[in-house]
Amino acid sequence: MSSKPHAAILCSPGLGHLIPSLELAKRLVTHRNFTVTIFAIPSPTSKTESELLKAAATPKFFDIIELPPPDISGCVGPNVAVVTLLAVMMREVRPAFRSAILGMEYSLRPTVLIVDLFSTESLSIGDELGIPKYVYVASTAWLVALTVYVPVFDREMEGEYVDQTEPLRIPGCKPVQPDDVVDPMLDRTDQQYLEYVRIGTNFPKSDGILMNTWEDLEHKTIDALRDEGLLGRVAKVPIYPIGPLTRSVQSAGSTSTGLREEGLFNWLDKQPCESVIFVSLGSGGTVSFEQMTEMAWGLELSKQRFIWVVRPPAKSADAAYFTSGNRDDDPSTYLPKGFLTRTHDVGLVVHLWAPQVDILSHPSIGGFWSHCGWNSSLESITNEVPMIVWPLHAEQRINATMLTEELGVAVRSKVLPLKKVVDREEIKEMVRKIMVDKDGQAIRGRVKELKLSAAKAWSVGGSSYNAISQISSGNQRKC
Ligand SMILES: O=c1ccn([C@@H]2O[C@H](COP(=O)(O)OP(=O)(O)O[C@H]3O[C@H](CO)[C@@H](O)[C@H](O)[C@H]3O)[C@@H](O)[C@H]2O)c(=O)[nH]1
Repeated sequence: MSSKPHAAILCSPGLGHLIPSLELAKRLVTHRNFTVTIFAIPSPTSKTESELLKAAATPKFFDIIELPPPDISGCVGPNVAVVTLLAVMMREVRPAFRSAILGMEYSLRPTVLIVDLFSTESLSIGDELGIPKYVYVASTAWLVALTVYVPVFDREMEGEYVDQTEPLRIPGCKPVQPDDVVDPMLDRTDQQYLEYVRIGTNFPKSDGILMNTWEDLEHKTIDALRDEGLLGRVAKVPIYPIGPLTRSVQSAGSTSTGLREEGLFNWLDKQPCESVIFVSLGSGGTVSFEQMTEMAWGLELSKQRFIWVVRPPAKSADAAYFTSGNRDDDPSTYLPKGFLTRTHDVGLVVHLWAPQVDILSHPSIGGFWSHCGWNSSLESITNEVPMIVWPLHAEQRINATMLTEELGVAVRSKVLPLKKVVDREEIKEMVRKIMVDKDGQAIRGRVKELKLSAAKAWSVGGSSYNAISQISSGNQRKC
């Protein structure tokens, strides 16, 4: 039998899930001397995901097994929500995952199982193998708190969450405003809500919850999750804040083969320190045509330098605001007439995808206008970049509230962008606020503090360093 602990990490499709799983794998290898096998289900349509997996495989830190995406066309309708899609896919992939593990030579089988938020039904495979099993939430402790508490809300609360007149109270945590609830809580009759409640019910069946945050960042929520008198009685299992787990510049660069446009970095090198705002709405986020027009005008009126990663606008206000775009889409067909020419000297428009971590770490970057997916938020903090937060979907509304109200590292629009088109004047003000105004200096100071606190968490003896050491290496197997 191999004497090394071996973690199997099961990861759902999507870059926002894949990237933090790869980072967790690296830490388990470097800090715990684990062997790691990542079981990934790459989206068939995402070239970037396959590039990322290919790059992660060299040099060989850990094994990656790609499970074929299951055919779920018979289980879901054509326009189901992303959470439903991911939950059903991870349910249907379970037999293939189980067979892949049981097909391993006994001595090489995993000694620990780690599944992501959408894969909690596979925790039972850990029981079958008789090994410790963890859930890894690649987001905040606040999201973990909301998720473990949603089954209680479900039992005790009447009506839709978005119609509540009072904030949703979670013991020991900052309450969640009805407008901020995560996407699956928007409609209690939708399948994604049922899936989400089930996920919340499954968390306490694990042996612990890993999360991409750190003690000092969210100490109140983390304390509540541990406190038997508060949320601990619902969460029931140990909590491991092991963040921030983000890509380093080197690893991000190597995954963006062919995308690291030399021209972009040559241009950035010529700009003054902290003078450029980077605008990017995550791995697939976009906005309506009307909103995109206002964004373009707002940027232009702010008179600030920018790099803007653009994707074709969503077709209607009801569209999912998530697209992988098309390589043939030409930004000049959907950006305001003349915008590209007028801003030629101060801005760069990048089509679909840019090497984000490399850009954020460049000294010329002074602000990040982001959809505040948690990976992007952490990349901004660890590179000391203040943000404009522009939540679109998933848990991004609670992230936005935390980044502005709790942490003070970001500014936001008066009304949520998906509720009302934010006009060019307000956008101009927000951009100037973080890039030029005095307020921006205070925000910059706060991000600097958080960057130091993040580094401390991962230094020897720091809270995240210690937390990852406490994850069981699981040396006992039943079968
Ligand atoms: O042009 C781009 C766009 C994105 N990225 C990278 O892609 C990742 C995107 O992750 P994230 O910012 O978390 O956004 P999503 O892909 O939208 O992530 C999903 O998963 C996250 C983690 O669970 C959640 O916080 C989000 O709300 C959810 O949408 C980051 O590492 C970015 O650096 C690039 O390198 N270049």
